[in-house]
Amino acid sequence: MSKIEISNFNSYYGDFHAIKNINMNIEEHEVTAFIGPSGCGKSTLLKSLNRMNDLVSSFRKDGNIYLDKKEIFSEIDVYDLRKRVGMVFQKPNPFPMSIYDNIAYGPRTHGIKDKKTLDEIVEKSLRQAAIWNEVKDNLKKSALALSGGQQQRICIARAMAVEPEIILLDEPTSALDPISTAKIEDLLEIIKKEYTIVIVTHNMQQATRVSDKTGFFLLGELVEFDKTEKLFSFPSDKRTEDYITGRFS
Ligand SMILES: Nc1ncnc2c1ncn2[C@@H]1O[C@H](COP(=O)(O)OP(=O)(O)OP(=O)(O)O)[C@@H](O)[C@H]1O
Repeated sequence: MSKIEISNFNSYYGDFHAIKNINMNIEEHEVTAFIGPSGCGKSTLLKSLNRMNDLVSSFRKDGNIYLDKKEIFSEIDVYDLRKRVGMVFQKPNPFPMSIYDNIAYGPRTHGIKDKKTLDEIVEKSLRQAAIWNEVKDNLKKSALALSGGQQQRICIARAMAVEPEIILLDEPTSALDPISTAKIEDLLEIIKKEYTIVIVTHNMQQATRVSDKTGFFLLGELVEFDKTEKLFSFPSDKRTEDYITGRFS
């Protein structure tokens, strides 16, 4: 079953038509990658999935996005939507507080106060994000004192702590070294069993390594969307072929 259905979706910043008539289904427990040159609208579409663009005053949209068949702009409360659809950004952005408090922040906001329950959530989330062993003896330490790669896994743990159904990742490894990148890529493979993941990446090798399906975007249009293996081995569209072979100008 498709977890998300994007239907005739357009978006605009003022007069600028950033996303053009996108139709796309995102399947549950899969990793879907968005690739394409800078400015082609990948992040705009990603952020539309949890309505982060609502915060931009010039943003407008038409068309629909459905989550489990419910329309996200008209049938789901935005607060509930953001609880169900978590997001991790390009630059690790832990809050200036302890590792523990970073992870407990979301659950506390949702009313969980019991220390034992919070302890369990913190441990489970840090384990899922494959960083528990590195931080378990220092949970009171500031998250800002960790390395970039560790901070990004803290941000992934923080997103998972409120048990979302979908995790959106906007170029999550572009600021990280190869070892941290590999850790996050391994992590995606494990967590997709429980979550549905959408990732924007500039790194085509990364898309081939982590994703089940890939969408190639150009100038706001979805040029091609297919199984990752197929899209990278036998692209149907000449523009996709030019892009993935580096002949794009
Ligand atoms: N808040 C905004 N206000 C006005 N224009 C915007 C805004 N955000 C994005 N845009 C424009 O919309 C277009 C798509 O931007 P978007 O960030 O979605 O592209 P992208 O494919 O994710 O690019 P990149 O790979 O560089 O992150 C760009 O032309 C960009 O300048």
